[in-house]
Amino acid sequence: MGVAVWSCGGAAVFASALLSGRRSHGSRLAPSELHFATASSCPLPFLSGPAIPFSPAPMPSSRAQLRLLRLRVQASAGVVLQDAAATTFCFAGAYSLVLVFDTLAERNIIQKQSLSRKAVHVLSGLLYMATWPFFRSVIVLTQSICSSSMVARYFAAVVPLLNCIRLLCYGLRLLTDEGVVKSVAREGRPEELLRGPLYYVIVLLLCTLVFWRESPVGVVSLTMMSGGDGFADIVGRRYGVTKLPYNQQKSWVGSISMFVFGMLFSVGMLYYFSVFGYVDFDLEQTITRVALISLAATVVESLPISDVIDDNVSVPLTSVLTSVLLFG
Ligand SMILES: Nc1ccn([C@@H]2O[C@H](COP(=O)(O)OP(=O)(O)OP(=O)(O)O)[C@@H](O)[C@H]2O)c(=O)n1
Ligand SMILES: C/C(=C\CO)CCC[C@H](C)CCC[C@H](C)CCCC(C)C
Repeated sequence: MGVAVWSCGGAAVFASALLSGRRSHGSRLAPSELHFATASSCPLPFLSGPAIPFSPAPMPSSRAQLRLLRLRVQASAGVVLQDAAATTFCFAGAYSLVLVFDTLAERNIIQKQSLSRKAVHVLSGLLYMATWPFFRSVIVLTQSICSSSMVARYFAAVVPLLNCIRLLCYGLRLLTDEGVVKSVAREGRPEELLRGPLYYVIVLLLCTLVFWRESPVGVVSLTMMSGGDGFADIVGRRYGVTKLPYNQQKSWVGSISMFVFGMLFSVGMLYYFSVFGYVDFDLEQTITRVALISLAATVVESLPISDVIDDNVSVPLTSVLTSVLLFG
């Protein structure tokens, strides 16, 4: 591995030419990706890990080396710009999604307010994860230490973070936007944004930062919350005549839909990420594990505890716990 080193504000920063290396989770690196290494980074981005043994390589001396270094820095600027563009695109997507469903409900193309809200619930999480491969920046700690993609997740996390701030502003009535309130709140009151919808974006934010795309744990948990729980509501409200014996608010058909759609979307999402090389995908093993996670999330969602703990918290929490046990 050729590593060029220079100093930046006291921190040693490496520009590495790992143009054909492998990521820590087995994926091939795209040729255009440039990898940085820092002596103080660690795989969990929000934790500053213990001091890592660090011995700086010699400064590049020849003109050829300097030229190579300059090219690498330019390439890295390109990747960072691409991530900034992906963040902008994703935020615009989130804004448009809410706008589109507000307009559809307003024009009576979607008759029920609850359907428009649940469509936003299902699509926000699934589409958000679908954009993750657009984010490219990677930091690689030197080969002898460890490697992990770290920068891309921060760019991606900006989108739920901004939506979090947006919901707080509307929920606390610092700003007003009837469209958002109507598409996202259950009864059309701004304060409602501070519950289910806010928990939802906080869960998106945390799973992005903690698990990101290399871990099936985050992918499956977010899919259960958005796709699984969303379909329980959409199908259950419409066809849920026979209620569960222990919860008259929920129906058999709603819970079965959550199990089936949660599973289908999760397997599909894991397959999607495996195509990019972020996760390993073995169909039989994945189906078995995801079925168990989906079952656990469905059982918890069906319990009469929604007044105590919001579904947008209980469903991802159950999914994270079972996924950690099953996926390790
Ligand atoms: N297992 C389930 C889950 C939901 N439902 C149907 O979906 C409706 C809404 O359920 P839920 O999502 O729990 O409540 P919301 O008011 O939509 O709360 P939130 O959007 O905050 O999750 C229920 O009344 C019920 O008709 C169902 O039949 N079976
Ligand atoms: C109605 C909701 C939850 C209630 O159970 C979901 C609220 C969704 C937020 C208002 C919008 C969240 C947007 C995502 C962070 C990003 C989506 C990006 C994508 C490209 C559309």
